[in-house]
Order: sequence, then C-alpha cells, then structure tokens
Amino acid sequence: MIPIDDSPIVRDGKSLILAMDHGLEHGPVDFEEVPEKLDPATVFETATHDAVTAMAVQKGIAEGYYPSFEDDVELLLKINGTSNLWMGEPDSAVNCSVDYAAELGASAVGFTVYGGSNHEIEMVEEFRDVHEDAREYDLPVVMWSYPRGQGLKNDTKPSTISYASRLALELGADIAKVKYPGSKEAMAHAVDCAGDMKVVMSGGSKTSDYEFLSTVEAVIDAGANGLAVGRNVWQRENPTRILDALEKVIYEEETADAALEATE
Ligand SMILES: O=P(O)(O)OC[C@H]1O[C@](O)(COP(=O)(O)O)[C@@H](O)[C@@H]1O
Repeated sequence: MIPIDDSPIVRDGKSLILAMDHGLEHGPVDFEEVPEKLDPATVFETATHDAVTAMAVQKGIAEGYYPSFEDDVELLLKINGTSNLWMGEPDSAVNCSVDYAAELGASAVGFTVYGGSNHEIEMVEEFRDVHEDAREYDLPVVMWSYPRGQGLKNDTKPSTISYASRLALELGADIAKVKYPGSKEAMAHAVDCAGDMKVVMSGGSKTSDYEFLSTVEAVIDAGANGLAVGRNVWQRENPTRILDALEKVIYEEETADAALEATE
C-alpha cells in the first residue's frame, strides 16, 4: 500500500469507481433490460459525473472508447478477467500488461484475486507481477478481492469478507473491493482488518434506490471509502439521479433518506 489520497481516482479520501466489465464477466445478459448500454460510450458518458472518480473497463473497451473521454474520465484498467463461459474453479486470465494500461492512459489498474480458489497460488503470483509493475508507474492497484471456490460455500459471510480485505492489505493492494458482508458491524471489522488501506464495497445486482443507498450509507458509516459499482448505476433508467444521491451519501456523508429527498 502506498499513499493515494492525491491520486485522481480519490476524492476527499473516497472513491466511486464505475465498473463496466460485465460484458466479459457475465456476458451480454446484463444489458438485456438496457440494450442501449451495450454501447460502452453511453456508460463512459455516465462516468463523466463528478461523483465518479474512475471507470473500470477491460483493455478492448479502453482501446476503443477511452480516447473520446480521456479529458473527463479517469481510467482504471482491469488487468485480468474471465467470461462466464468458464466452468472451472474460479480463475481469471491476465488480459493486459501494466505497460499497456499505462500507454492507454490508465490512472490505476484493477486485478481480481479469488482467494480460496484452487487457482489462488497462480493468481497471487500474477498479482505480484502486476503490483510491482504498477509501482514503476505510480499507479494505484485496486484488488477485486473475492474469495470463492469449491471450498467456500458462502462468499459473503463476515469472516470471509474480513479475510478478503486483510489478504488485499498483505499482498500490497491500495484499495480492496469487497462484497458487502451483510451488516455495518461486519463491514467495520473488514475495514479494521485492512489497516490504512482503503476498502470499497462491490455493488452487486440491482436493488431499489432505497435499499442500495441504505447499504452504501452503512458502508460509509462503517469507515469504508466508497464504492465500486456497475449494475446499480448503469442498469437504472436515470443513472445521473442515483449518482447525485451517491455523491451525497459517499462524500457528504448524508443519510440515504436525505440523499433521496434532495434528488427527487
Ligand atoms: O464475479 P461477480 O460476483 O459475478 O461480479 C463481477 C462483477 O461485479 C463487479 O465487480 C461490480 O459490478 P456490480 O456492481 O454490477 O456487481 C464488476 O466489476 C464485475 O463484472
């Protein structure tokens, strides 16, 4: 972990990363209800909102679309990723080098580690190379720290999420992106386990405005540093409105109720 408060992907110590790697990770199914979002430019447009500190995409999307948005959006290049067609133990192919991420204009890199998978050892060794290459460019490293595999039946239980945040600290991440462990108290423990490293919550599938914002409120109350979110923003009819509300909950530490009321 290095100090990253001056990084462009951090605003007032917090981050709101807009993720759009779902076409690879889940397949086009995530765009069925919002077919216009199949065009990555529409989501880059959403990422120009002041609340968004970075947009996380795979190499192909960055190559094709980032040049039109480089003045308004910070790029977080996701270095590895797997399709949903892969049926083996959780694993993730390294799809891009840190050198090429830097060439594309990335302000940070992202890397998934599936702790507990039968492929954990190789993934952590790949993370080592990515982490040390990123240090050469002073690029913050965001770890998608997702323990899962045949030995892990519940990947969001509190002890697993605390382990996920600790594992990221120990391996050198600057931000750990973890799933919500179900309560503010459990999130607070995951944050404690991360020491001075930043922890952000992973968004998850789309829920109601209130449910989503209340969870984000709990996460901020727990001392976490924001959110890395995809579907709960760009699957909405009005992504700007939820980003207006998230701006209030994350940076102004307002309640979900107050944020909703102010953005009605
Ligand atoms: O591995 P999972 O749990 O299916 O989720 C992977 C997806 O979730 C994210 O980590 C966050 O996106 P969401 O907010 O839509 O859950 C994406 O970067 C990634 O594509």
